[in-house]
Amino acid sequence: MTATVFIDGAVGTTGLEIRERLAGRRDLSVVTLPEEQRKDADARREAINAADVVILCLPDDAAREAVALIDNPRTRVIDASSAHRVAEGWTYGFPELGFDVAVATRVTNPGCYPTGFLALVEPLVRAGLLPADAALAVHGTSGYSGGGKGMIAEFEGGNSSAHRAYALGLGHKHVPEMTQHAGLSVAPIFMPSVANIHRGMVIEVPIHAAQLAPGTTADQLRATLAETFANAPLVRVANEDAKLIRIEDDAATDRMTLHVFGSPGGDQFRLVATLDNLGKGASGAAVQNLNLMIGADPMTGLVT
Ligand SMILES: NC(=O)C1=CN([C@@H]2O[C@H](COP(=O)(O)OP(=O)(O)OC[C@H]3O[C@@H](n4cnc5c(N)ncnc54)[C@H](OP(=O)(O)O)[C@@H]3O)[C@@H](O)[C@H]2O)C=CC1
Ligand SMILES: CC(=O)N[C@@H](CCC(=O)OP(=O)(O)O)C(=O)O
Repeated sequence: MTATVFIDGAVGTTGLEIRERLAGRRDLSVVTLPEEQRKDADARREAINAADVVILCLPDDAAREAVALIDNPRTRVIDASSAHRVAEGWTYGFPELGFDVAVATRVTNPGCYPTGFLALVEPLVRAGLLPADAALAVHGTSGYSGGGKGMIAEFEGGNSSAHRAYALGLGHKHVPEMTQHAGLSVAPIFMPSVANIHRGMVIEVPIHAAQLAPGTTADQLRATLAETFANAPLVRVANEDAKLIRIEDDAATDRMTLHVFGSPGGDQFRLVATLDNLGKGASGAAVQNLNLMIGADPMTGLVT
């Protein structure tokens, strides 16, 4: 059976990448609106309600508005925005962490930075190696496409910087989903930055041994991550022979790589994730969730 998929926001950065991944899929009928109708509420209502699955690639307010346009019980939603990431009734779209995306009607794709943070931290909390009240910090660097069309125009229009830190007021919108879905009771200090590169991400979490269950080793942390993601084709846990980690490592793919480094004395650990903000951080994750929801081969359309 052919599933009808409407991409709302199909000419934006995330929407375009989803279209590319779905091009050529014979099991789908992909619907987008023409330029003159793409922001027309009536045209959007009609397309949304005719779809089996609608993928929202919109700013938060427009995503909430799109959900309010649904007037039938059949249409299922994948929301790429941050509008519903901790909302009641929504399933967090991170199937590798046990969220049951296949049966969900409302799926909220994780934020790009939370994807790396949660992959590194949630399994350790769940395994009892990291207590729920651990006070963590997380540093992330993203390619500038992470800021959508506006930031791409800014960086490519000459108003760029090799590397800039932002969210200096410590109130970034990704903090609530990082806290809630990691099972933490203390919000992590989040330090995001943008590099002058189109795509790619490096996300780092430093941990002192004193924050972990007594005697925890790097091998134990790595083994816990490896076990969590053993059946996850998009997530790889590296055997630590890496001497350098580059923002390009998983750029232009839907993969994510997790690293665990430990100091020689075992007193400090450095957890690192690389991914693509538009891959596992957005469009790749949306296609992965779509495949689960419609019962397609889980890897179809993904870039590995
Ligand atoms: N870029 C990334 O790496 C990631 C993005 N996301 C999230 O995905 C969502 C989309 O982001 P992104 O693609 O980067 O953003 P873009 O700004 O590149 O694209 C958003 C698109 O939505 C369109 N749009 C805005 N308002 C409406 C409306 N009312 N009706 C219909 N279309 C509308 C815009 O139109 P116009 O072209 O006219 O501006 C634009 O084409 C955001 O919520 C973002 O936070 C999530 C993870 C990573
Ligand atoms: C570099 C950059 O600006 N990145 C975006 C996050 C991109 C992302 O994950 O998007 P949503 O959570 O908005 O869906 C930011 O920090 O706001």
